[in-house]
Amino acid sequence: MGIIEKIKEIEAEMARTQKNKATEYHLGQLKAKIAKLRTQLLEPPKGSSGAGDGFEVTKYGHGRVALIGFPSVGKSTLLTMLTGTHSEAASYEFTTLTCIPGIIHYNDTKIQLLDLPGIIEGASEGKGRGRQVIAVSKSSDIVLMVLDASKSEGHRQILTRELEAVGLRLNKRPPQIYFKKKKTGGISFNSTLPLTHVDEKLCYQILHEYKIHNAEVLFREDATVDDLIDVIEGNRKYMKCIYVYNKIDVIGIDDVDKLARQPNSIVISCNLKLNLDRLLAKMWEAMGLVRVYTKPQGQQPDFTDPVVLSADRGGCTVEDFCNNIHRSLVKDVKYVLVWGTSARHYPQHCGLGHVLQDEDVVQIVKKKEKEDGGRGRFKSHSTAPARISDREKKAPLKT
Ligand SMILES: Nc1nc2c(ncn2[C@@H]2O[C@H](COP(=O)(O)OP(=O)(O)OP(=O)(O)O)[C@@H](O)[C@H]2O)c(=O)[nH]1
Ligand SMILES: [K+]
Ligand SMILES: [Mg+2]
Repeated sequence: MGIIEKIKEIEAEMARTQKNKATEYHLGQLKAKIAKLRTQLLEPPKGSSGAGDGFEVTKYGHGRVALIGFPSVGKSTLLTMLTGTHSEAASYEFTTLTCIPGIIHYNDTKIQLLDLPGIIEGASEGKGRGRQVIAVSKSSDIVLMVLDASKSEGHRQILTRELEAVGLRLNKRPPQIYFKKKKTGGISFNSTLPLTHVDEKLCYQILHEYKIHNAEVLFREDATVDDLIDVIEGNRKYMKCIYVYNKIDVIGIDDVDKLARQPNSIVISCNLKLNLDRLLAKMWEAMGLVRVYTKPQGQQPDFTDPVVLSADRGGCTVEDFCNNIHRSLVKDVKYVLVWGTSARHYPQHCGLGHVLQDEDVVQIVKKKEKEDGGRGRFKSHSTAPARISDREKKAPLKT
């Protein structure tokens, strides 16, 4: 029996089993069995270089966004509108057969947008080009789930299920469960609060399913069995997802209003060019990029050419900023001066561990510079307002 058949069989058994206190342990075990099989399914088949075969596109820019959706929801039309790169669009399904990259220039940053073939129910099990599409979406920073506003609301759930089945977790944070495998000592199970979904016995049973007999488990929140399995599997990817409802030109205003009110959602029309600017703003915000401007001593920063950092990609500390400029820089840095929202006063002396925020201005003070004479340059505390960019041209930053 193949892996997919095994999964189907267990799913059928779960559907037959009534949910109650007595069956809770058995159901938990079945969930763990399915999770293990799904992980097996993700392992690339022998002889291939990976699940993304034929879809590899070189990463470019400061972030990557994937367009995921059913066929003919308007993914290619949207790519063409947002990036100017032409991607064939037509009224028949599966017009797009590979991965097509385009570039969005926004807020002095470059975002790589990827158009992909439509996916369908069963994609996670390899239907259509599902596995390649999913591999590409895992390599991106956020997902835009494109939906046809005139089609069934169920599409969003089906797609979410397909992405969950391959270990993607949309708009969720990792469960607050500490888990560490040990060599000896048995299983220690603890929690910092009363648990309503998982008890010691259920936890043992799940670990047993994974043949784990020595481990430390600490629940820091009232997590579920699924959360516990996610933590044990350890290969989940937590990503932001924006639900993009396209084609609102063909539905009524009441329906548009209802869709627009859902969390993490935006309604657009490619045909009427409606709301595309708001989509870009929402996308950029979700990416959490941090632009930092470098200020040479005695000069104004170049406000068109930021160093772009991200908490998810490499971090946002002063050290990350230095490494971004040059690998060898960090050993020469004595401290930095920071203006912007991360600074308590202007300029603030900060060490390598200081976490920078979007639109901060940084001046690096190197170790040997002090011997050349400090010239009391730190006395000139300027009184810059919270956001540097608002005043950038009006009042020069001192120091
Ligand atoms: N009414 C309406 N039609 C649209 C809109 N955007 C795209 N379409 C149409 O929807 C059809 C499908 O568009 P595509 O861009 O090819 O869709 P896709 O999601 O890339 O499709 P596949 O590549 O086949 O998965 C085309 O006929 C488009 O003209 C819109 O905002 N409103
Ligand atoms: K199409
Ligand atoms: Mg397409």
